[in-house]
Amino acid sequence: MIRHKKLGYVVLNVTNLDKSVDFYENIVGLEVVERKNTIAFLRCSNDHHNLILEQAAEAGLKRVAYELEKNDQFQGVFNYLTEQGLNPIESSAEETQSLNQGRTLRFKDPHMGVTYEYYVDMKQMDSPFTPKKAKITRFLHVVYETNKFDEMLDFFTNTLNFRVSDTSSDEKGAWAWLRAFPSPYHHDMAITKGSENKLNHLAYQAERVDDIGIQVNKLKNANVPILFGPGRHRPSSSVFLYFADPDGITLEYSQGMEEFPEEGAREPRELEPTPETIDEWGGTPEPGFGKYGKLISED
Ligand SMILES: CC(C)c1ccc(C(=O)O)c(O)c1O
Ligand SMILES: [Fe+2]
Repeated sequence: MIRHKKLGYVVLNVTNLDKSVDFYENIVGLEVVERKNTIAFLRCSNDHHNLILEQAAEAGLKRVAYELEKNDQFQGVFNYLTEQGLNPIESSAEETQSLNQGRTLRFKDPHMGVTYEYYVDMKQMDSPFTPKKAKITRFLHVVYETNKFDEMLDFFTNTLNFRVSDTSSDEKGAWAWLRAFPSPYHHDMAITKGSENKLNHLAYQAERVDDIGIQVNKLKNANVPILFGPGRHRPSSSVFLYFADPDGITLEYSQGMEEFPEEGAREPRELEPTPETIDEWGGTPEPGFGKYGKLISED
C-alpha cells in the first residue's frame, strides 16, 4: 500500500524563465532557492523545492511529484508499481543529486500520460520558509481536466491508494476530489470531466482569508488576470481565488480546506452538481479559467 507524505512539487515548462521566476517569486509568493541558465527551483516550505520552472518552447505541466512517507518504503513501492505494469524508472544518482533529493522513481499514468514521481529524503533548507511577497503556506493541489474520468478515478484510488473525499456529477459534467492517503487535506488532486486531457490548475494555501483579499488587490495592481473568485468552494469549504500565470496557466489561492483523520474519516459525499457547489458566493469562471495546461510528455 503506497503511503504518501505529501504532494511535493511540480515541474512546469515556461516560455520565458525570467518572467516566470519573477512572477512566482514576487506575485505568487514562493522563494527562489536556485537559479541556473534554463531551470529554477522555488520553495514554499522547508523543502529544497516545491516548484521547478524549466525554459522551453512550449508551456505546460511536465511532472507531478509526491513524497513517500518513509524512506524504507521506496523499494516496495518500486516493486509494486512494476507488478502493476507501470514500468517505473529509477532516476540516476547524478539526477537525484542535482535535484537535492534521495531515491526517486518515475512512471506515467496509462490514461492521460502524465509523468508522476515518488521520491524520498528531499534536502531540508537551513532557514525556514518565511512567506514574504504573499502569505502562502504550502503547495496544496493539482487539478486535471480529463476525457478519461472514470479510468483516472479508478487508477488513483485502486492503484495509487488515493482516497475520494467528494464527487459531483450529472449528464453535463463530473468532478472528483481525492487525497493522497494518508495526507489529511481534502484534496491533493482533483479531476474534472472534459473534452481534453490537460492541467486545469495548481493551488497554493493562503495563510488567512485576509491574505486572499490582499492578493485580489495586488493582482489587480499588477494587471494579472483574475479568472474566478474570490468565492467559497462547497466541497473543501475553502475560500478561493484563481488567476493566470505568465503562460496563462491557472493558479489558485485556497484557504480553510477541510482536513481528514487517517482513521475514522467521514465517507465521501456525492454533492449536488449545482453552480453553488463550485461557488457558494455565486461567481462564475472567466473563459481563461483552466484553459492553458498542456501535458508535456517526458521521454
Ligand atoms: C472548480 C474546481 C474544480 C474546484 C472545485 C472545488 C474545490 C474545493 O473544494 O477546494 C477546488 O479546489 C477546485 O479547484
Ligand atoms: Fe482547486
